[in-house]
Amino acid sequence: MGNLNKEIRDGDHPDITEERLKSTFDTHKMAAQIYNSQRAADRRNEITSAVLKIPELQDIKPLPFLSREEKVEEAARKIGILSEHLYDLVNVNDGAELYHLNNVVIGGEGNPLALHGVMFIPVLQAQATDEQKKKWLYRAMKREIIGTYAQTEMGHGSNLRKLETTATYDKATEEFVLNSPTTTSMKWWPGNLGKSTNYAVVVATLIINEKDYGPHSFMVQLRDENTHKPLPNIEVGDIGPKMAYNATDNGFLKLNHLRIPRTNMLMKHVKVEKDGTYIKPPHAKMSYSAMVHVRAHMNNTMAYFLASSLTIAVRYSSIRRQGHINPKEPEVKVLEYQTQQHRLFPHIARAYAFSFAGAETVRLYEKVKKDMESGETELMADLHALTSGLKSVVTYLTMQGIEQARQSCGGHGYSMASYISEIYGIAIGGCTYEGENMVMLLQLARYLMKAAKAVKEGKKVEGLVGYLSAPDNRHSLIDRTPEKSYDTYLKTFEHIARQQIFRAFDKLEKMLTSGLPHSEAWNKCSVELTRASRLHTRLFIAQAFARRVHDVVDFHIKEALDDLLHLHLNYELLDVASYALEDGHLCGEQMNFIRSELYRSLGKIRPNAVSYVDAWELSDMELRSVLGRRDGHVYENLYKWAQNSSLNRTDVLPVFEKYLKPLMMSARKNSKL
Ligand SMILES: CC/C=C\C/C=C\C/C=C\C/C=C\CC/C=C/C(=O)SCCNC(=O)CCNC(=O)[C@H](O)C(C)(C)COP(=O)(O)OP(=O)(O)OC[C@H]1O[C@@H](n2cnc3c(N)ncnc32)[C@H](O)[C@@H]1OP(=O)(O)O
Ligand SMILES: Cc1cc2nc3c(=O)[nH]c(=O)nc-3n(C[C@H](O)[C@H](O)[C@H](O)COP(=O)(O)OP(=O)(O)OC[C@H]3O[C@@H](n4cnc5c(N)ncnc54)[C@H](O)[C@@H]3O)c2cc1C
Repeated sequence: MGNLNKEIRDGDHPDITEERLKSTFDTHKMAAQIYNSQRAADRRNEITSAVLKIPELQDIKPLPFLSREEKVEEAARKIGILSEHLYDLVNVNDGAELYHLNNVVIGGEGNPLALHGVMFIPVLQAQATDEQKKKWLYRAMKREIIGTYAQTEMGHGSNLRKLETTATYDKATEEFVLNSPTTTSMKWWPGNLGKSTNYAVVVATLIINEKDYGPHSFMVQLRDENTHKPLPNIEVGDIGPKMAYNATDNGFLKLNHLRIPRTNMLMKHVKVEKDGTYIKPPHAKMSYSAMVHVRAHMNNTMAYFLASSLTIAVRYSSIRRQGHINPKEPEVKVLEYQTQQHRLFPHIARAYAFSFAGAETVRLYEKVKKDMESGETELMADLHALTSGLKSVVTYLTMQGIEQARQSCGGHGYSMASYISEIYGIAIGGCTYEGENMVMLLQLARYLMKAAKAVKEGKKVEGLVGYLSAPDNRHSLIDRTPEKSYDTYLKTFEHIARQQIFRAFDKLEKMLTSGLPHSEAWNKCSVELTRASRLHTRLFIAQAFARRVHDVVDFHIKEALDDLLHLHLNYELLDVASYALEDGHLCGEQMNFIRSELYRSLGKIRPNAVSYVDAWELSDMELRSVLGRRDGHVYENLYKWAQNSSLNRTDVLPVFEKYLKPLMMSARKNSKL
């Protein structure tokens, strides 16, 4: 039998090889769990190998040494080369293959086609009529035109009903007049809007006969297809550097009474007829589909960002030696410290959990998308609630995990050589885009409050909130039953979420009964409401993890995932235990049990730590991290990496003659006086 950890190679750092030799499971079989099939895991590696054979697709130098302009140019250069090889490298109809190709070749900092693939094409697929698809979608898929999704304005992002850009129907000419009447009405933020795209789906407030019909989607050509010059009545540009994600030209757009044909409104579900008659869609929020599309996929992208940071941190922690546990023995790998394990392992478990919850979410999303094709909208509310909660909780916990990974690398974690700070910057954008996290938690809370009301009225609720109608134990059975079952943990999570949902509900009802208007009462309860949403979502994540472990057949993989799940349940429960202590559902003795199970779990995970992160099969090319190198040879490569610094081109910088020398000279002169 070969090595179970598939990353072992001759010449690697002995400390990392030692870790890999301890693996109790086949890392490539584990990759099949993460990427949802063995075929998908195989394809990722095949794509990486093929890319490595194309010299023009390699980074010209480490990305942190590029200026913003160079980053934009480098991403565009690679997109050009990729287009030549695309059909040989991937199945272009497979989103996961395309996503992987992008991560390996270009990385997370963006590229001119980022929003084209992530939102422009999906919005056309979901909202364009067949005729409109012929006109734009097929051209977009062949990349004859490049588009983006332009919704957010300088003054409004969260509250779509107050978008100031107007699309006023002119019956006489059968046109819409698109206008940005104020500075704050300018589109501000859309990815690739600034310089790359020549088309955009613009979301504007529809006005017919002076009546406001709310946000609707319109196809707008921004630039000449040959010269790329902005068209008349259009002002467009880049919004400037950001915290990260700087290979992308997030942009602004001002429309000055721009006229577009009536048929440029995306009309698959909603219509404005020639005479201005408005025909409602089957569901009022069908036009929000592009946002739901991204939210549904964000769990997996966040899992990927988190796993990338942890791969870097865990590999580095296995070659970094510092300090002693036993003073008579050599310095230990920092991974031996319990604090280091506690800092990293629960986040490894979360990365797996997000990936499994993500797979379930994408399945529901695909079903709803198919239903919507035929006008069936029943599950839209469930999907909106689920994706709103997950989007918020997963991005927030990912942020925490990446930052812990950075700190766990000590000083070198702060260097861009770790690349963790860039991953952090990219990932935390997710707390804001596709709906600011608090705003989206409050969307889920609306759904939860409706369910709570139904239960209070004696109705049975099912599906994602079914547990609100299920029997509850007054006291948790954790450590109170002979068999060790995850059910006792999941029931405790259910109890905690249920209690909080009803606590928020009762508070809201009390305020409403006292005569407070709904919106004011809602605001005064909103912290409690967001707590309810978080707890409900964390329950779902734990359940999704347990469902996946239950379904795994391979004994060794099941055992390894079981260890991670055990860690996850104990760690997460400790994190929210105050809710269960408050009403005596858990007692001090059970808390001690949970804590000791957590510490036991850390020890159980330790031998497989490197293998759990290796199983994500993230190549050096896509990690772009000196600390996270597969071979563990960090130190000599840190030194090589620093040679790229432009400050090292000369021994003496011009600033010496200009500023430092006069400063020192004058100081020396003064001290002689
Ligand atoms: C595939 C690739 C994946 C990931 C990216 C990869 C890599 C990441 C790297 C870099 C980044 C790349 C891309 C980022 C791109 C970012 C793009 C954007 O940010 S686009 C702009 C996004 N903007 C928002 O999300 C705005 C948030 N606001 C809203 O969505 C709405 O304003 C809000 C839902 C908050 C309110 O809407 P409103 O119309 O006012 O409704 P109201 O509150 O009154 O609710 C009425 C009723 O409708 C229900 N509802 C709302 N939305 C939906 C929906 N989508 N589906 C179903 N139902 C919905 C709502 O619950 C309520 O129901 P009830 O009355 O309670 O029954
Ligand atoms: C990297 C990145 C990429 C983006 N890409 C795109 C894109 O391609 N296309 C596009 O159209 N947009 C894009 N955006 C914009 C993004 O979608 C919005 O910034 C986001 O939806 C948040 O809206 P806002 O900026 O209006 O925040 P605000 O709503 O102004 O948020 C400010 C604060 O107010 C709070 N708040 C607001 N409303 C409420 C409420 N009702 N209840 C309680 N609290 C509230 C928020 O919680 C937050 O704390 C992008 C943004 C980023 C950062």
